[in-house]
Amino acid sequence: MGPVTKKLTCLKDYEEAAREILSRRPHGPLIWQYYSQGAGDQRSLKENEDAFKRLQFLPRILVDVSKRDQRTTLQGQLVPSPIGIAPSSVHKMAHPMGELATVKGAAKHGHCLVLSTYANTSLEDIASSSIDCLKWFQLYIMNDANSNIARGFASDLIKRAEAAGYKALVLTVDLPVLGNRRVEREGDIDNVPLANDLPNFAKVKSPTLSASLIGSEESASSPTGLNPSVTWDIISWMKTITRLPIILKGILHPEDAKLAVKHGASGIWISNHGGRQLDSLLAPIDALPGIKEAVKDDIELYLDGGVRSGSDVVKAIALGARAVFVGRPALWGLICGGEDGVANVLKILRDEMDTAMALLGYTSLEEITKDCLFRNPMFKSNL
Ligand SMILES: Cc1cc2nc3c(=O)[nH]c(=O)nc-3n(C[C@H](O)[C@H](O)[C@H](O)COP(=O)(O)O)c2cc1C
Ligand SMILES: CCCCCCC(=O)C(=O)O
Repeated sequence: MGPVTKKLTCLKDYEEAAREILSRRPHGPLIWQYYSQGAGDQRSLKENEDAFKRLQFLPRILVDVSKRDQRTTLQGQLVPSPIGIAPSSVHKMAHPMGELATVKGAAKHGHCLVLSTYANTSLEDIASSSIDCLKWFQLYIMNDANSNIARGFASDLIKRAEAAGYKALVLTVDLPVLGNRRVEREGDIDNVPLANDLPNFAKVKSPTLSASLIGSEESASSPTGLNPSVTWDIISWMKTITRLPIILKGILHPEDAKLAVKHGASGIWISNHGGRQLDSLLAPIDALPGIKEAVKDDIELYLDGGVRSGSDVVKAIALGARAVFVGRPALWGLICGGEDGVANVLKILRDEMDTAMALLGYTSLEEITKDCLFRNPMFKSNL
């Protein structure tokens, strides 16, 4: 890993530096492609950021903003900031310390971290590291060898996460099959060392990152890829196993948001999986107003996808999100500087958010409403 000489002051700096660092490492360009890619023609990937750029602020002045506070609660747990780290796979391809460095970076200021099923570090190793921050565990529902839901595997993972002290389960619901992505479709990613070192699969043989496409001949007890037959019933089944709040990640449609409430989910995570699933999906920030309108204050709403500045965080809060999560920016921090890089990416976002709040006339998250967003009469808007 080469040293970063330029001072990195915004997330774009981190993105460029991360790309540069990886370009000089063995397998680096392929790793970069895996992390940065979107599905298909990458339209949603671009749209996620563009949709934030289209929103403009309309500020209030002469408000006493000498004291500002970003604290909030997530599922009843106090966090110092509404910015968390979204689950992403295989962090040891970014940095030798992998997810351990990511969680340390998050914990420096107490940000929420969501650990992926497809992490390179076991959920127990992250939990027992005595690193103090709010931790949630992300779950995929897998196939068994007979193409049924691998319930034994899911239930084992859920019990392990609960026993280890995770405070919520994030069930990813936007990946019944893998999106149209080049590096997995061509199987290239499986050649990168550590890509398939997936200790959360513990006793069972883990599927590869491209397993859902290639198929597998594992024994009946082993998960062999994602199960595409999962429906809303899965929530009541999970509730027979765990008392942890269940958050559904990957909702975009207001009717699905209503169904999430009806089926007893505790949180809705608005996401198009960072543009990695179906290309041309709308941006999460554009889905947020319709979902807020549909569910009002009945459930906590989270959002990810294209959050690249503290102003983006304020825009999401203004439209009704309780918190936002970043995926790729945490990976850029990890590549550039391990735990310090992750911590600094989060600090940049916090500082930018703090400035945006001051310049808009806000002192706390409760005060932020869509009044700070400009509705341009030239364009139709669903704000
Ligand atoms: C390299 C990579 C791996 C990911 N792995 C997972 C995963 O294991 N589980 C999951 O629910 N989402 C996964 N995601 C999606 C993220 O949780 C998140 O939805 C997305 O990255 C947000 O967009 P952003 O990268 O623009 O912040 C992954 C995203 C990336 C970029
Ligand atoms: C077989 C599915 C692997 C998905 C692992 C990580 C992920 O969600 C991603 O977007 O990549």
